[in-house]
Amino acid sequence: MTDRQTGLIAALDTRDPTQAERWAHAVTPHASVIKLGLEFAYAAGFGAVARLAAGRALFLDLKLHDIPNTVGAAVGSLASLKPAMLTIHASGGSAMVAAASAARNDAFATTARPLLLAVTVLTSLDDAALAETGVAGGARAQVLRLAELALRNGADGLVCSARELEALRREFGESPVLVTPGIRPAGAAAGDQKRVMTPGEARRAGADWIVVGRPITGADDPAAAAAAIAAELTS
Ligand SMILES: O=C(O)c1cc(=O)[nH]c(=O)n1[C@@H]1O[C@H](COP(=O)(O)O)[C@@H](O)[C@H]1O
Repeated sequence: MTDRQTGLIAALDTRDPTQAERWAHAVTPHASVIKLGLEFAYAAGFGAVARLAAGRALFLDLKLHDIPNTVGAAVGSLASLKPAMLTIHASGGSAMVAAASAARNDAFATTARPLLLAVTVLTSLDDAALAETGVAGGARAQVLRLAELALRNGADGLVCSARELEALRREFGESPVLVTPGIRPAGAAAGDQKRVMTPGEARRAGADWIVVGRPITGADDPAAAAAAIAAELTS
């Protein structure tokens, strides 16, 4: 049991800026951060990202994964969007994470630096799917391996499933920011997510933030769904 405060990030996965704005309004004040990712940015463009982010805390989830020079330059290109959080893939390797971290430090004022979050093993992968990619030994071991790599090279935190939280806290302590998607309230459909936990379980296991998309955006009443999840984080 932990007395940590766990916040809610709402993943607004849509191509439609009007829909995203409606959801962003509905999840306020239950979710203190909105997440915009590949679907929204590719379809609606970065101007729409900037408009939606105005006056809100933005988790810009582009999961950068390329050679170090390209990723570093891309991080610099995102500075005008003033995100609160940015994602890269830890599996891009030490030099890539270090380039992202250096670019983040260069491109953003000290007071406006986004948290650099390294995605470890996607929550849609189970051990068998991971083995297909050539990674033997299971998701937990790989998450711990990539966590060490990412934190050593300047990441502030990690994206992982809630199932790895206790092992990560044991290994790396309280300071890394741990962000967990793959969250499903009891009874909700898992969909493509494989390593799932409920909001309450994630909080008790040590999450700083949970990321929730479809259980909110697919609900008949997204505001009520967000309120119920936020309540589970404080009960
Ligand atoms: O980086 C992420 O946010 C992320 C990492 C991961 O391992 N799994 C994962 O689901 N996500 C994102 O978290 C959100 C989860 O959405 P739902 O499955 O609809 O709750 C999506 O926007 C994903 O892109």
